[in-house]
Amino acid sequence: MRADALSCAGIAAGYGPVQVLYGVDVRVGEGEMVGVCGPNGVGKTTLLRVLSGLQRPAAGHVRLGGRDVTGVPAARRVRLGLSTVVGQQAFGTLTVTENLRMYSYPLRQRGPALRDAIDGAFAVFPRLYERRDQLASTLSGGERQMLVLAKTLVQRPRVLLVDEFSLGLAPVVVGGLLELVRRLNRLGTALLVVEQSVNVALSLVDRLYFMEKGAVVAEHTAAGLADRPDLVRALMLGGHA
Ligand SMILES: Nc1ncnc2c1ncn2[C@@H]1O[C@H](COP(=O)(O)OP(=O)(O)OP(=O)(O)O)[C@@H](O)[C@H]1O
Repeated sequence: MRADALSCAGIAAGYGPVQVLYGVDVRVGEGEMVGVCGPNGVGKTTLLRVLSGLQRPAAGHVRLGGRDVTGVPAARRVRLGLSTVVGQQAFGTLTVTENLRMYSYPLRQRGPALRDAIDGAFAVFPRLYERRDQLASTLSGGERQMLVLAKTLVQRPRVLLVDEFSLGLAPVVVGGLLELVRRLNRLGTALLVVEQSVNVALSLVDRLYFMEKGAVVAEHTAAGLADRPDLVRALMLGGHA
């Protein structure tokens, strides 16, 4: 079995008095691609927030490359090799190039190293290069998603966390983004993606966790689900299949 790139154990978390996660255990091996699926509101995004360091769990531990990072803030986790892509969040009042520079900030890249990293991102996304001096707030949804993913080309993470590829984007754009993630994976980046769409997740990942009411209730390899639409349907409907 591959060594863990990222893992968590016994995670409990919530918002004020409302508990959302109940003892969640998840692991992502080095270079592995893993998905977390489940119906609306089961706590997928909350799990991502805990893993990325945006939210401190009430109980449990998060480990990054074997090191306990439970109390480590999000920005320092970036320096330890963890990048997070959530929605289409970019700095709207900054240009495309300025956004890419901001993404490099936690890594303290400067001078030629920073220019090379940004040029590398533009080489993958020529469309962003054409719009390099445009404010991020004026990009289309798909372009903004490219910009957010270009962050990963600047940060070159050991583990990438993604919240929903498929949300509000045209299938052709989603296809392009999946291709980029496969490319990053070939370069060694492990992936944990939270997805509403099982089909999108299955087109990418090696292994899938299914959540229900704040807990992981099933784990399957993508190969094991390939010819089982009945099983996938039951898992997404919360059927404890
Ligand atoms: N900031 C918050 N304050 C209070 N409750 C919240 C907050 N954010 C999320 N919740 C609640 O926590 C629960 C889990 O939300 P979460 O966003 O983690 O689910 P999800 O599985 O990602 O859902 P979806 O697939 O709809 O995005 C939901 O009931 C949600 O209403």
